[in-house]
Amino acid sequence: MECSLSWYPSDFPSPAAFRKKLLLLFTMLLLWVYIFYSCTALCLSVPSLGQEEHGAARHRSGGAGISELKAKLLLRGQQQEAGDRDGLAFRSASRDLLQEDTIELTEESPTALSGHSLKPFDLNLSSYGAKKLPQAIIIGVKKGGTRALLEFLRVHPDIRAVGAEPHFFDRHYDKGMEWYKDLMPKTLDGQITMEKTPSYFVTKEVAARIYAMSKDAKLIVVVRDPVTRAISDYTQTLSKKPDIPSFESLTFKNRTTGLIDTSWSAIQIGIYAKHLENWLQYFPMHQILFVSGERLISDPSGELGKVQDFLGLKRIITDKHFYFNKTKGFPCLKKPEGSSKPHCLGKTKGRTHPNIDPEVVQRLRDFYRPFNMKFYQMTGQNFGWD
Ligand SMILES: Nc1ncnc2c1ncn2[C@@H]1O[C@H](COP(=O)(O)OS(=O)(=O)O)[C@@H](OP(=O)(O)O)[C@H]1O
Repeated sequence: MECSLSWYPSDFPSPAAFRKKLLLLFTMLLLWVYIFYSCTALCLSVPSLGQEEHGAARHRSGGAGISELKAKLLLRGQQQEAGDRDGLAFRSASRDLLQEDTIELTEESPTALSGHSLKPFDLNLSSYGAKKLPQAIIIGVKKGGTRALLEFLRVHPDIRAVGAEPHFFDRHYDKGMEWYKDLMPKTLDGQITMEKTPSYFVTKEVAARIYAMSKDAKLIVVVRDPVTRAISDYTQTLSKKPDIPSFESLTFKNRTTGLIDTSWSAIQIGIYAKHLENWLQYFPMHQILFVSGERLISDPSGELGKVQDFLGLKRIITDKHFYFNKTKGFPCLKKPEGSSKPHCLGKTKGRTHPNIDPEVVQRLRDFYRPFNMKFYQMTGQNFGWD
């Protein structure tokens, strides 16, 4: 009688064959998981897919919108970035004493500059799209409320902005356009790239340089009562150098004659009409938007509405995004979904100003009045400083 060496039934696969089948099954499973993840990523990177499905419902930005799904995902990414920026603001508190918003550009800190988060989720999203030169720039004015405006605008899913001030057109122009572009965050079709550097407005060469980059660039200037702006500017310098002379003594060339020292930058920056004349040699008025620094505090959503219109974006940032923080004394962003805390600007914004001799303040008001009138006339807007 023939005896079988195996105890297996004859119709059952041998252990080797069984292992082979198991391996095949496992490989197929891995393949499926890989294909599934590749497809998900691909769907997110192809603009037309989501747009065709949600054509009617999606919002548009200058004719080229992104799908709502991507907008939501990006918003989540940006909200995470806002969290990171909070961290950045905290970390930069001591640096702020020296440079406020300005981070000197070094090769070592490109991510801090572009406000990129390095979390895996963001990495996924921000690895799509391409870096572009900015289509819109907040060019001024120093202490006008430029940081508040930029942070509020970053809530919009169609805006991506550099966190710190690049100072490309006034300090780093010799580094070239590629260097500048490389600082920018990646954007998808329909998204606007932005940056803010408040010193651009008062730097003679900048208008021609921005024009050379793009004659279609949209320019935003946040203006504030030049007298309070000058005091704010002085307060900032005082916080870094407590030994500087008093505001009153710096204001005058000669206190007895009452001659104002217009060479002092704190005074000079506020002569808006003079600076604007230079910009109008390159850009038409309709390409420049003037935001009221005062209304940015009293009615942030109203002012943001105008900015979104100017940028050709849907009004997504509304009063629902703000609340007035009594302790801070300023409007702040409500806490984004999934974030634990609301977003107010850091300690260097909203400093207490020193008391200035009322006579000096009055003298400055008289000094600025004709320039303010000229500025109202040029812009067709009365900012109500007088
Ligand atoms: N929401 C909100 N929170 C805090 N601060 C606000 C806000 N909106 C406008 N401002 C005003 O912004 C002033 C600082 O202006 P900038 O951001 O342009 O300053 S800087 O040039 O970038 O240093 C800052 O000036 P100071 O009050 O003199 O510190 C603020 O008055």
